[in-house]
Amino acid sequence: MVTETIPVVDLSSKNLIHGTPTWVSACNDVRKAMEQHGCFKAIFYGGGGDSSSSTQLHNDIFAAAGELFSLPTETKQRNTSSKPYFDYFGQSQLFPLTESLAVDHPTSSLATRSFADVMWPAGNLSFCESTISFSKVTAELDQTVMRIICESYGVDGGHYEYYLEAANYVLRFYRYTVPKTAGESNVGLGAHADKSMISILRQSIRGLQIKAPDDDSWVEVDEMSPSSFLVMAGDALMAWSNGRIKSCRHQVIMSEKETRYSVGLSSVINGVVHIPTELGYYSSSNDDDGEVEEEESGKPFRCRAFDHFGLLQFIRSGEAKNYDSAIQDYCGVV
Ligand SMILES: O=C(O)CCC(=O)C(=O)O
Ligand SMILES: [Fe+2]
Repeated sequence: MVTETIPVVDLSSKNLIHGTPTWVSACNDVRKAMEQHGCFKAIFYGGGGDSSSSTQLHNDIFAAAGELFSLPTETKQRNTSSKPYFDYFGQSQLFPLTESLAVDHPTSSLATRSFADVMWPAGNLSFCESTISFSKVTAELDQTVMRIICESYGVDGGHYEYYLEAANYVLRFYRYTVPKTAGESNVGLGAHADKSMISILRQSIRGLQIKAPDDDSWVEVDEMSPSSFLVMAGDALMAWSNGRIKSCRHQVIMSEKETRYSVGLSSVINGVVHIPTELGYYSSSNDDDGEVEEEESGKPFRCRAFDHFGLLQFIRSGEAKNYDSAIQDYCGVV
């Protein structure tokens, strides 16, 4: 384990106004962090928020998580969805310490209420309020990051507009218990990169580790302040950026003797992930139309536009030969 630090970018400034020098330097910092590490820690309060409101959000969301996981397993298993990976995970032989539930559209009061009504037949107003408030701040951060990324690559503004329209957010709650015996594995989640565009995480105690960019070591994400979020690039964003941004490989190792909770908001495009034409070209050998594009962007495309839920379904159904390279199998340009 190395103690290499994860970049920190302050996006909380009241001066973070589009086009100002603060904005331009945030653009540079975010892009550099995403290209080199696939992640960064964002300091962010949300519009109108401050450090006391973020402490409140932090306490409330983990209180909500505690309440959710204290429900009987049969109740939690009622968290089903027609969308792949938007449902209950638990009782896994591979990761027995781990349990997780997903709230689809967690910034919407209607959708969050319908999740809560399944868990608590009489409803649970405080759970809904905490989930919606936390998700709204996190989604605002997600959109700020995507806007910064689009601008910093100089891609057509339509890509950002499309993201605002098409991003389907899902909020996942996780609980990891402590291994019962010294011999039991302490792996909460094995090494993986998310298949989302962006995932934003908050943890109650340490446990999350990030793969160092240039070697095989892991960097521990230390305890986070209530105003900091870990922003990670998913495989879909890697494809979107034509490989400029690396998706963030991460794992969870239960090193503390205490139950760990985490909450993560991920974005999945409801429809096609369009790869900006500014970020590459299809060479004559891989272009269906036989057209040779301008080569000014210098990088042949590695993926074609793809349906994001189609990719998730491809993995869930077992069609993908290998989880890690699924995106290449699904829409890669050979
Ligand atoms: O619990 C965590 O910190 C990580 C969760 C995770 O990897 C995920 O949501 O994909
Ligand atoms: Fe993950």
